[in-house]
Amino acid sequence: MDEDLNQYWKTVVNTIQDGIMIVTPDGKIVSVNEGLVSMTGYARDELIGASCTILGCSSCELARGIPECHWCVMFKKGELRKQQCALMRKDGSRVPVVKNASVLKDRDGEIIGAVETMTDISDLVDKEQQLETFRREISREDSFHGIVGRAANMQQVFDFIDGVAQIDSPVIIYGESGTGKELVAKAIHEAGPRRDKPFIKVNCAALNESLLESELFGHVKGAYTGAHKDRMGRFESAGDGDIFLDEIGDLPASTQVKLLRVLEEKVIERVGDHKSIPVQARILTATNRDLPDLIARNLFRQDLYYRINVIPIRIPPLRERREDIPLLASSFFLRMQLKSGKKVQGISREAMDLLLRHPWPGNVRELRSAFEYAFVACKTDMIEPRDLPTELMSEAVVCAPADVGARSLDEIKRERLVQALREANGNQSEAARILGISRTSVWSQMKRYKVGL
Ligand SMILES: Nc1ncnc2c1ncn2[C@@H]1O[C@H](COP(=O)(O)OP(=O)(O)OP(=O)(O)O)[C@@H](O)[C@H]1O
Repeated sequence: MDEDLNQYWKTVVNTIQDGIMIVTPDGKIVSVNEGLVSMTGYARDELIGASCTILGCSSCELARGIPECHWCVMFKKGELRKQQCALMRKDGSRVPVVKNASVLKDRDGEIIGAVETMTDISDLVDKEQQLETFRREISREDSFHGIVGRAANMQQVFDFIDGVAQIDSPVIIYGESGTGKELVAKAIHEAGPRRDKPFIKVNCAALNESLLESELFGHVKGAYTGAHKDRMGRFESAGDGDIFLDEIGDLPASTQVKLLRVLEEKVIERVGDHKSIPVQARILTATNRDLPDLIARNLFRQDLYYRINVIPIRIPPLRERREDIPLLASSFFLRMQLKSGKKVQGISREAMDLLLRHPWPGNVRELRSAFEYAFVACKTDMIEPRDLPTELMSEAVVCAPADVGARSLDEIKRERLVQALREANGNQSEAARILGISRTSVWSQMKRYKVGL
């Protein structure tokens, strides 16, 4: 029976993936399991009889470097718990491990050796390194008042902001939706002498004409039905700070006239009142519309255009600064990791490839949303292509550079399909839901990729 048990234990010890070894009190290896052999690349015979220093353990070497230290900390203390260190493989490469060890004593309490276990933590370290890289990337000088960007055309925007922040002239920020116009407006405020004064934002597209006027200029009691008391407008609230008029291209015609007067005379009147109130705020505006085109179509006043278009800043769309995609991705990844509390550790290479290929019509906002989506969809510890919004997958084919063959994309799509079907236990409607496509598309993809048919 004892012999049987002994045999079972051998099997158990050799089945365990961790490395296990037994050493004598002077550090000679007397027994090792299969796990240690495959972890270190040494043959069993090379290890048995050798000194444990053959494993080149980083923490042991460190301890031995201290003059009055015992040759082995573990033998001195009697045990070792969760010691993180690196072993040297036979081929000279390093493998990060967590070590645990205990001395073995005979019946008389005499130390006769020690048993040591080593868990390979390479995967964990790889992921931690990716996170660390993300952190380092973001903390570098690649962000300006929260605007992430390393591309030359963004660095020019940052330089320009620094300059215009110091002067009082009206600034207009042009850029497609989601390029960060509001962030730029805030940066202008924060980089200039008005930083401790108010920053007031008004979205000119969000309100109808009369509400907008009352919002901008305020009103007096009884100015219109529902005006129960005097109300200060946003120009007054901005005081000597900055007022940011977003979507200025959508300003209704009558409000355009009133705003023009404010800019010319530097005074406002509350709705229903004739008292002039001086305006001290600097005016920042932004639009994603083509103002000259609106002027040509009589939808925007040319005189107002000249007043607000004093210092124009153009923010490039994301497709014109593709080199910033990894940086922005890292930034949103870290933000989402913090916000969601999920233990997602990184972005797979395939997922990053898709991010790099997508044309991003919704610009940085779309990229941010892609990460919000991915953190909900991700069920493992890495963001994979299947976790990204479906548009990234479909447009990837259209935007794939010539040197990226359709095959690799097909492979990714196939993998995504298989994964979704697996998660859905083969249910095609559920797989369609996971992928965000129709059930017929799932069926035709199954046919195309010869999956489960
Ligand atoms: N360069 C950037 N770095 C970090 N975050 C950014 C950057 N650009 C945009 N964002 C983020 O993307 C989102 C959209 O940005 P923002 O609202 O400033 O865009 P916008 O150009 O004003 O859009 P819209 O024209 O639709 O109002 C915000 O969450 C913003 O924080």
